[in-house]
Amino acid sequence: MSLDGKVAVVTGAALGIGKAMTEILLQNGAKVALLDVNETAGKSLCEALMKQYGQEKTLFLSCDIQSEEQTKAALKKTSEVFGGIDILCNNAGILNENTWEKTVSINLMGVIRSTYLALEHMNKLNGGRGGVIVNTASMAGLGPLPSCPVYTATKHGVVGFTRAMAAASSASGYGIRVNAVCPSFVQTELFANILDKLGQFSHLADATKGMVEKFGTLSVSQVAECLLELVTDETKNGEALVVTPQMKKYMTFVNTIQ
Ligand SMILES: NC(=O)c1ccc[n+]([C@@H]2O[C@H](COP(=O)([O-])OP(=O)(O)OC[C@H]3O[C@@H](n4cnc5c(N)ncnc54)[C@H](O)[C@@H]3O)[C@@H](O)[C@H]2O)c1
Ligand SMILES: CCCCC[C@H](O)/C=C/C=C\C=C\C=C\[C@@H](O)[C@@H](O)CCCC(=O)O
Repeated sequence: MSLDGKVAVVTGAALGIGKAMTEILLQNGAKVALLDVNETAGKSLCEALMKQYGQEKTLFLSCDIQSEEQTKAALKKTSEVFGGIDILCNNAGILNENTWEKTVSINLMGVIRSTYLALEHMNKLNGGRGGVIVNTASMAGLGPLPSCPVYTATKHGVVGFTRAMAAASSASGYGIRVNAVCPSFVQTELFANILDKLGQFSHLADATKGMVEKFGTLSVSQVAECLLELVTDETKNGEALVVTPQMKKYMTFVNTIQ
């Protein structure tokens, strides 16, 4: 799939992985709506991207994906300004075991909310153009991070939601592919601040550091390249693409209920 003329929405676009996703989508010809709760960083990035790619290519919308109203309004505005939505990158997320309800609210409920609201614009059965949704899960969506059990649960939920939505879309004729990218550790603010976020599991920090040493850390650009692959390869639907500094592979899931 060529990105020329396509319209993308990136949640959590202001920093980290979302910023890199925004940049690679713009580099490849897409228009991008940047959604983020961090207005300062979002507006600053959008202004810089407008200078680099043109005013007509980017739009920043302040949006907390925990809010149905804000998310609905941001997607509506995106469609009004750019004429529709072809790509949704559900990237916004946090890690904080101290505020685990908020972690669930953003990482899982926010992904579900953004997906369902975007379907109203993307679904071919609703007059949409179809397209692709990529959810930023994590390797912690495929196996446990003992120091972050709730974060792990949210990312497992994102992987399961991705696979089920992909099957539902295919069976229903929505014309929308749904995939997940599952990075290991990535050099971002989320990763840098982790030691304050483990709550009752802070005593497991050293074990987590051991996993970081084992897996290494990715750059945000490496994750953005995976996004581009999942967006442009129209054969990919229901996939979980795992990426570490050492490898990149599509997960195979064994259906144990047989
Ligand atoms: N950094 C890692 O090691 C790593 C690894 C695998 C997956 N991930 C996932 O990647 C995604 C991006 O994380 P990151 O590392 O770039 O973090 P980050 O903190 O650098 O960036 C996250 C962005 O999301 C925004 N955001 C947070 N809550 C929001 C909300 N309620 N509504 C809208 N925007 C919101 C923040 O303002 C920020 O701009 C997350 O889903 C995270 O779980 C991160
Ligand atoms: C504490 C930093 C959290 C960053 C969150 C982010 O989502 C990154 C997660 C990165 C890696 C998660 C790895 C999880 C691995 C386990 O499921 C299991 O596969 C580990 C196996 C243990 C081993 O091989 O040593």
